[in-house]
Amino acid sequence: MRTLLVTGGAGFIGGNFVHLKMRQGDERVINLDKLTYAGNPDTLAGFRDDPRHVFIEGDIGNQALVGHLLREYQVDAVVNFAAESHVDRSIDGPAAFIETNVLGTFSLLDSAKSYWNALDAGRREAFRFLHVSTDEVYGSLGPNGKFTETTAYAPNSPYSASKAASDHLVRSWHHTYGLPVLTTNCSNNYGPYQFPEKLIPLMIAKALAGEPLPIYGDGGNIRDWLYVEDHCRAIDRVLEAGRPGEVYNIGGDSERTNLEVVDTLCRLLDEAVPDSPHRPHDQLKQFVTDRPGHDRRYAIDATKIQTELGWQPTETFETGLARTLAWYLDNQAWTQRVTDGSYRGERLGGQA
Ligand SMILES: NC(=O)c1ccc[n+]([C@@H]2O[C@H](COP(=O)([O-])OP(=O)(O)OC[C@H]3O[C@@H](n4cnc5c(N)ncnc54)[C@H](O)[C@@H]3O)[C@@H](O)[C@H]2O)c1
Repeated sequence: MRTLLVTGGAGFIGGNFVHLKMRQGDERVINLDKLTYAGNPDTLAGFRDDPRHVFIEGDIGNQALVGHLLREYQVDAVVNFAAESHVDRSIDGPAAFIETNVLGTFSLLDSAKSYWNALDAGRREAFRFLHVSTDEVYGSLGPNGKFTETTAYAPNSPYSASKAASDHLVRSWHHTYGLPVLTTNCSNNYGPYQFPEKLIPLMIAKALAGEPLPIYGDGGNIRDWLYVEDHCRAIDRVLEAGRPGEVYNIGGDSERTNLEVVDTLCRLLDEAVPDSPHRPHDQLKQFVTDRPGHDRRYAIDATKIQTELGWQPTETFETGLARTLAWYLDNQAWTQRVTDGSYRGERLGGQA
């Protein structure tokens, strides 16, 4: 049985990736997560007694801990989801982004390198370090064109700059030390278990509460949306068959303006909650002052992962959004507990 060290596996995408691994059933996951505000043990509640999932509360920057975990569990691959991930928070407080995304990734790389150097030849050859990154490193597009793997980096927010820096470190650990790294740059994700500060779960929570739905600027900013399970399957595919040292862009070919996203959600909510006193939900929309430096458009050209690794998304934006809304309607207690923080203090397994 292969063993993966998954970092940030109590967060949104990492949590969904752990769910995918547990469904597949043939790998063990050592899940290292610091449990920041964005890490929620409730997401992993189904695996509390599953011997294939070991949860460790700790920081990717703790080299003693990471080195111990790599050796103790004889890890075959590292999948790095751990990050500060919210652009607005990076504008208000960039330090945590530099700490985890830049210094933390550096530290994790160095721990992985030491461990990898000590492996026997066969296991060295098979080892992988997969770094999960974002399309935001490429900056903002005009009305035409898409980001490819060779697009020059032009990050505009403290978040994207910190992710760009981490991507460069990962690249250099391959070129300089030979560490078998893979980097994925993905567009905006949506789906179950996303902290309700990001657009889609935030709008659902506010609409259900009858609160105003804040839309930045004119609502015309465009993102290329991908259902989180499709992203997780793409990461799995890159881990399996990606070529070390390569970058793979991942996207859903589903460009929508923020306004279109909110309008679609409001329509789905009107249908899903016909007796809501807040219908029609789109009356709750409220345009607010734009985010400083707000990138206008992101779009991903995913040809490389599609042709080289045979990956395709399975959800359209409409089917994925309907599934997402159904999940949030069925799991309002999850949203309530992450919002009020009442899950804090309930720990899942080891602490460090
Ligand atoms: N959400 C998106 O749309 C999106 C799109 C593309 C790429 N990404 C990237 O995917 C990764 C995961 O994003 P997400 O949306 O799941 O983020 P998230 O904020 O939901 O989760 C991040 C997780 O990392 C943990 N963490 C933070 N700092 C840590 C540290 N120092 N040590 C250990 N754990 C730590 C948190 O506790 C949390 O569980 C990030 O690297 C992000 O940049 C996200």
